[in-house]
Amino acid sequence: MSIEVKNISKSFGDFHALKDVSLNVNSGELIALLGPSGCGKTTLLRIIAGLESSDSGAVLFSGHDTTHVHVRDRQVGFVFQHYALFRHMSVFDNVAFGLNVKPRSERPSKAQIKEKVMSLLKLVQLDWLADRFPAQLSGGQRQRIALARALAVEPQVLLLDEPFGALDAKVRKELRRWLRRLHEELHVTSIFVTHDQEEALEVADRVVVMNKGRIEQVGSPQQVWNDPASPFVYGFLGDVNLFKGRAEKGSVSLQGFELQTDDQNQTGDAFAYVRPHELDVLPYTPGAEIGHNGKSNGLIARIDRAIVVGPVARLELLSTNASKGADNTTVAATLIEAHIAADRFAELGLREGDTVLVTPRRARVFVEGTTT
Ligand SMILES: Nc1ncnc2c1ncn2[C@@H]1O[C@H](COP(=O)(O)OP(=O)(O)OP(=O)(O)O)[C@@H](O)[C@H]1O
Repeated sequence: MSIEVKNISKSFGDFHALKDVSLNVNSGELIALLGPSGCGKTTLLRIIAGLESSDSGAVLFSGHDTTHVHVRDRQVGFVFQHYALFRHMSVFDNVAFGLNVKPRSERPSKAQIKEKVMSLLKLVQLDWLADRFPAQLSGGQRQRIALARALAVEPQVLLLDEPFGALDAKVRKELRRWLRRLHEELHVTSIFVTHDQEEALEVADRVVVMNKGRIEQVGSPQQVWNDPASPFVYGFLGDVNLFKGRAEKGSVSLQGFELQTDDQNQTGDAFAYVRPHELDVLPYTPGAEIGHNGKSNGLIARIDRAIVVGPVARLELLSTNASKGADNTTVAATLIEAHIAADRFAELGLREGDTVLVTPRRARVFVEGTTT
């Protein structure tokens, strides 16, 4: 079942929780709604489910407007972070619940229900727990049972709201891999809410990045990671260094160094985003920062802290370039984060306190709302 969200707006009193949101979800796709707390992810999910009404706009399932379709009739399965299982029912009865409460005319026979429940429990790899009660399960097992229960009624759409939010990091990681494999087997159109970027990038076919009630970008994990559409997406997906400065005729003067842009016509305040692993770090020799054009193409910095654990050396650097900010005021020493291979760090013989030259291999520059 495909889902089309058309121009949805929703306010709670004076607060605009969703502002003209449109989104298409293809049949069989797994989509992640990703964004900071309060950006409207859950509200959008609840509107798609029919648990909440929108002020304007429409939600279409396979081209049919659902505005007047009751939540019960939408064929939607839910898994929520705190969607507790029925405590007084065994695992088997919890999964069977949706089938047992169907009207008599639609209800499968006892034998069919048993077969279905056991096959779902096998699917979530917990058939050996059928006789247990929820209190006797781990948090991760409970969420897998909640998913089996949601799937029992063969939903056309599966909505998951931070389903692994309450679990510890290791269990979350296992469960998201497991969810991905399960999705590949079942291909139920699914929307997954999370504020964890790693989770979204690992699990989803496409990621919808939301901010303040709007969609900032929709794309594959690779697209949103490699080519963020806005400064917000850049900052939200992973660690990033921000350098402020001015763009003038294709040249961007940042805090102590220069970058060229493709567009010769851009002039204005500029913001350059560079990920920690996109910075080269070399021991500093005076003059090394001056490029062929006579301008500085790197930052001189001091290694304030070096955290070398495993294969990566995470360096906290303090820039010492004389620098001017976008508003022409002098900027205090900037903290820069650089990640280089631990082997390379050892090979260069670097230590805390050393002066280094930092050059961006890749930078994304935004000029006053336009990009280069
Ligand atoms: N019933 C309500 N009444 C008033 N305000 C609400 C209501 N439901 C949500 N909001 C507000 O709307 C905004 C969006 O809430 P929503 O739950 O959709 O955010 P979210 O992105 O899912 O956040 P989180 O990750 O924290 O769950 C929040 O500022 C929230 O306080």
